[in-house]
Order: sequence, then structure tokens, then C-alpha cells
Amino acid sequence: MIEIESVTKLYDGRPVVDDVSMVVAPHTISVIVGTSGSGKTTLLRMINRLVERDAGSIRIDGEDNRSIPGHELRRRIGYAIQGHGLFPHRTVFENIATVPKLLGWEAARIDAKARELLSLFQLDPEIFGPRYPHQLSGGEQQRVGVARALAAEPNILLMDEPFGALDPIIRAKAQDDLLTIQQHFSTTIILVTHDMEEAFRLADKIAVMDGGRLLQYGRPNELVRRPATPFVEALIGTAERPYRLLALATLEEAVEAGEAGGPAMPIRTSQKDALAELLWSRREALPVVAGDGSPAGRVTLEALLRRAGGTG
Ligand SMILES: Nc1ncnc2c1ncn2[C@@H]1O[C@H](COP(=O)(O)OP(=O)(O)OP(=O)(O)O)[C@@H](O)[C@H]1O
Repeated sequence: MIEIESVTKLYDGRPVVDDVSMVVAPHTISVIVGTSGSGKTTLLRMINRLVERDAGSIRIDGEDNRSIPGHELRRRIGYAIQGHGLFPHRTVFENIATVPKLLGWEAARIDAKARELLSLFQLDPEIFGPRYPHQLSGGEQQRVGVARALAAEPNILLMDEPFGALDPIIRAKAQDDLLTIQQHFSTTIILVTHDMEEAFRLADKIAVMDGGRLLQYGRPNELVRRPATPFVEALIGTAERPYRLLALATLEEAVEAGEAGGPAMPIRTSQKDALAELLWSRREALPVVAGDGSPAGRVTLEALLRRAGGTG
């Protein structure tokens, strides 16, 4: 758990993070969004003390982060940034091994960890382990950067625009990988992004910052349904609201008894994807199947339209 309480950071007497309080529950993903210069990176870096706060407190699992020794903070908190920050003259294996080595892990344990992480990120350890960063694509470098941040098995992972430089296809893949890995290791993640799609895709909770202040911190559908200020509403994008609501829910919540013709969709499909399919195939309803392929009912265009409007 990360407890940020009334935290302020001043530069030249001006607050760039202004009295911010938020709690990040264990094993969840919080995403910080906001305009450029709103204090997102500064807030993130105060958690692992790359930046020192001027006021307030930050507790990591109940302990003030100032009372945790530096090496312990590095072990407990992984940090991944845009542009990956890999060491160019070290191989992928050596890059991933950096913090475990500092912590004095045995070679066999480091090797096993590096292999596990590379495999999780779908990079063959035999092929990619001995390569240097310049021998990897941008997306591969980025994945190694995140693998390196996870190498010492941190409870917490701080990520600053980790996928900012990736093309949309690779980016979506990297986001999926991150969700899988987060579930695998139960990591608590705080991620900064400019991309609202990314925020909605990954976040258990979204924090919206503007001018150093935290305007709202809530579940994605709370932000859509009840934005705290016009700024939050504008940032989410008023034209996107119906699609965001549908994207946040699966057919599990919209399925009803009955039959429908045409190809079926799995119950874990997002309501947004189901609406797209209904519109594209010009159907009024489509059959829904459970995980094992057995019939689970149907979902209707009418039900999804109701949900898109915030009711139903
Ligand atoms: N070391 C520093 N000295 C002085 N001012 C700084 C320093 N670091 C950041 N700032 C200022 O603090 C404010 C917040 O910066 P920060 O990097 O936290 O914003 P951000 O929301 O992450 O921005 P972006 O989205 O553009 O990365 C900015 O106005 C920035 O110019």
C-alpha cells in the first residue's frame, strides 16, 4: 500500500505538486493523467525519493519512505521510464541483472529470474539474453526496461510514460503484457501517461492532476459518470463517454436470457467490442457463449445503447 498524504513539492517557491493525498491499494494499478507540467513525474519520483518532498508524508506499507534505506527502496520499488534507460554497453541479461547483483543475489538465482522475466515478456532468453540494446527493436527494448524494473521482485512498480514511444499495435501488446505480469506478481503499479486510452485500459483508479493539484482520484467509471470538475470532463473527452463506459464492462453484465442468430461472442468480450460487432453485422442481438463455449444467452443492441447512455 502506498499512502500519500498532503504532499507538496516547491520549485523556486512555487508548488509543482500541491497538497496531494491519495492511497494506492496493494495489487492495484493507479494511473496518473493530466496536462503537461501538472506535476505527474514529480509526484511519482517523490515515492522512490528521486525527488524529495517539501511537506507531507509518503508511507510504503505503513513505513515512512524516508526511514527506508536507499538500497531497500530500490529493491522494493521498481522504476521504468520512457526510452527504457537501458545501459548500452551491457547485454540484456546484464541489464536485467543490475539490481539483483547490487543486492548480492547468487548467480543462479539471477539467471533464473532473468530467464523467467524474458519468457514472460515473450522474448526468448537464448536469443535476446546475450544481445545488446542496440540489437533490439524499440518495443523489445521497452519490454526489457520493464523486465529490468521487475528483476528484484519489487512489490511496487513506478512507470513514467513507459509505452510512450511505441506504435499503437506494439503499445497495446505491451499493455496486455503488463496486465498479465501484474496479475502474475501481484505488483502494485503507479503509471504516468498522457494517453487516456491507456489510462482506461489499465487503471483500477485514475488520478487527474492539473497545476500541481489532484482534481479527482477514482475508478474509471466514476470519472466518466461523475467528473469532479469541467477539466476532468474535458480530459476524459465528452465525445468518448459512451464508448469508455462500454469498454469498461464485459458482456457478463449485459447478457440476458434468450437466443439470437449469427456468430456468438465470448462472455468476457467488452461491451464496446460487442456493440461494434452488432453495428457492423447489422444485428439486433447476438448470442453469447461462456468460457467453455456453452450458450450463455444473448446481448441486444438496445441493452448496449442503454448502457452507453449511462443507464441500464
Ligand atoms: N528540477 C526542477 N527544477 C525546477 N522546476 C522543475 C524541476 N522539475 C520539474 N520542474 C517543474 O515542475 C513542474 C512539474 O513538472 P513534472 O515533470 O512533474 O510535470 P509532468 O506533469 O510530469 O509533465 P509532462 O507531462 O510534461 O512530463 C513543471 O512546471 C516543471 O517545469
